Amino acid sequence: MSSVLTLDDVHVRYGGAHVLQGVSFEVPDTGVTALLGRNGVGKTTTLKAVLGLAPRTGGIRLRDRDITGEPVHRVVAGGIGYVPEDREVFGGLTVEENLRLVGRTSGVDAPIVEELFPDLVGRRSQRAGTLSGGQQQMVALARVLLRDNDLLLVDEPTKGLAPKLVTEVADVLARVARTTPVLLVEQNLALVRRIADTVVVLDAGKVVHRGEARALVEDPALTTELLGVSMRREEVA
Ligand SMILES: Nc1ncnc2c1ncn2[C@@H]1O[C@H](COP(=O)(O)OP(=O)(O)OP(=O)(O)O)[C@@H](O)[C@H]1O
Repeated sequence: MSSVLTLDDVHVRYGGAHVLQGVSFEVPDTGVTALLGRNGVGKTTTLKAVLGLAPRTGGIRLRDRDITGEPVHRVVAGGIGYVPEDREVFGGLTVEENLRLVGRTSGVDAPIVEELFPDLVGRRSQRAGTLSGGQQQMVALARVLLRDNDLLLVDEPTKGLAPKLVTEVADVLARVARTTPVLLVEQNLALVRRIADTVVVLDAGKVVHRGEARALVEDPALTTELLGVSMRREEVA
């Protein structure tokens, strides 16, 4: 299987802190790849290194293009969509205005918004700051999906969401991943099991495990060893 993204011995240093210490892995060009690990191991920093938002060395390739030295605007224009952890919708703007910020003429009327986010269509004039956390997450996802992307980087999209909304976000990501590969930072192992194909686990700035998502998530001893948690028995069924 070919790869959409390749990281080869990537390092990030913030002053004296050596946060990524030679991270290497590949993201297949189909499906969801979940980037896992305990708090503070470098997951968000890995996404930021790919985007050029963190000072990085090593090799980063988007398909055949070396993007290691590229500034963030060129990386994004070159085909990487990013949904950051804190969602970053503009609270004072309406749903429609948030979607039009990507510079396209279409907003909530775009077919992809109507198909994946029907709830947003009826809320086009509502200020984004008054939406629920899950609805704001949908706006953040929709905004990125209005562009053509070769790869999506999505950072903890279900953080703080109620279980029903976690399921809705998971369904949207699974549908998106049918056409665009997704590199997903996620702590919810039940969700990882449901939508991820491949997993990469970081610990202390290094890759400590790569493999099939189900094989990891359904192995309580391994998830406890690598992540410090395991799925509850009823979630595995
Ligand atoms: N701008 C920065 N300057 C200094 N240190 C930083 C900076 N950004 C991140 N770090 C440190 O790098 C380490 C990795 O942070 P990162 O946010 O990548 O972790 P994470 O795996 O995404 O954690 P979490 O699951 O808690 O979100 C942490 O120790 C963090 O304090």
